Amino acid sequence: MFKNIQVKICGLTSLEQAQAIAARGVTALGFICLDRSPRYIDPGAIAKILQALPNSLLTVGVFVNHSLDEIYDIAHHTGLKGLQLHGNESVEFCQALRHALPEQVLIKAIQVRDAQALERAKTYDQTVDILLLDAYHPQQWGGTGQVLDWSLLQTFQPACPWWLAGGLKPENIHQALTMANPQGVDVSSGVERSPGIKDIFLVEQLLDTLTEANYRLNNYP
Ligand SMILES: O=C(O)c1ccccc1NCC(=O)[C@H](O)[C@H](O)COP(=O)(O)O
Repeated sequence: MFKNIQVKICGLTSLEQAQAIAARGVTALGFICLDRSPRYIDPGAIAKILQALPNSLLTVGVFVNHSLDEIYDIAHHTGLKGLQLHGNESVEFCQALRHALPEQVLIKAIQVRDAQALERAKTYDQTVDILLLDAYHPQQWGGTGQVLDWSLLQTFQPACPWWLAGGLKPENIHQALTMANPQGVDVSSGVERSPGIKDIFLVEQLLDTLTEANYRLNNYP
């Protein structure tokens, strides 16, 4: 019996790697729009990559406390289909963004430090399309390779779909999915040679592990 899973590989910086990973049937690719990140890619480069990718792919821009105007301009310039808010954005901010860009898939990331963070996550579940649970790190917003406490997630059932992130890699993805039951997973540093440079072999290993565990990759939605 197959189980469906959506897979996002995040932190792409080159067309060649984006095309190679898209060809493996992943659901989504993420592009970091925070210029302090080692995985930053500028909007012009994102736009060029997006033109060469299949239409079925969900292309996601990752933002951290950007203003609504900045996100709006980048979304229009690039053609990104999804917007991931990875900072302290409020529910009200998400509502305003939803109103300004109704066509885009809205993802809110929450850094999970304890069970309270899961309650906070649920306050967004009527407003966004996907909740993304990531590991907490005191200095960094994301792409940290830190794992969160999966045992907290066994009963997590928000009103919208949710994806698991945080230190996922070929060696631990199966165990993570036996402890938590997300609709999708989001992976960055666990399939990287260095920040922003993916290791296609590790991406394949990750996807093979999922296939061997009877997961079938799905497009969004
Ligand atoms: O990846 C970054 O550099 C980054 C910087 C600032 C905000 C978010 C960032 N990444 C967001 C992602 O969606 C990552 O895939 C997610 O944090 C998981 O990363 P990892 O633990 O390395 O798999």
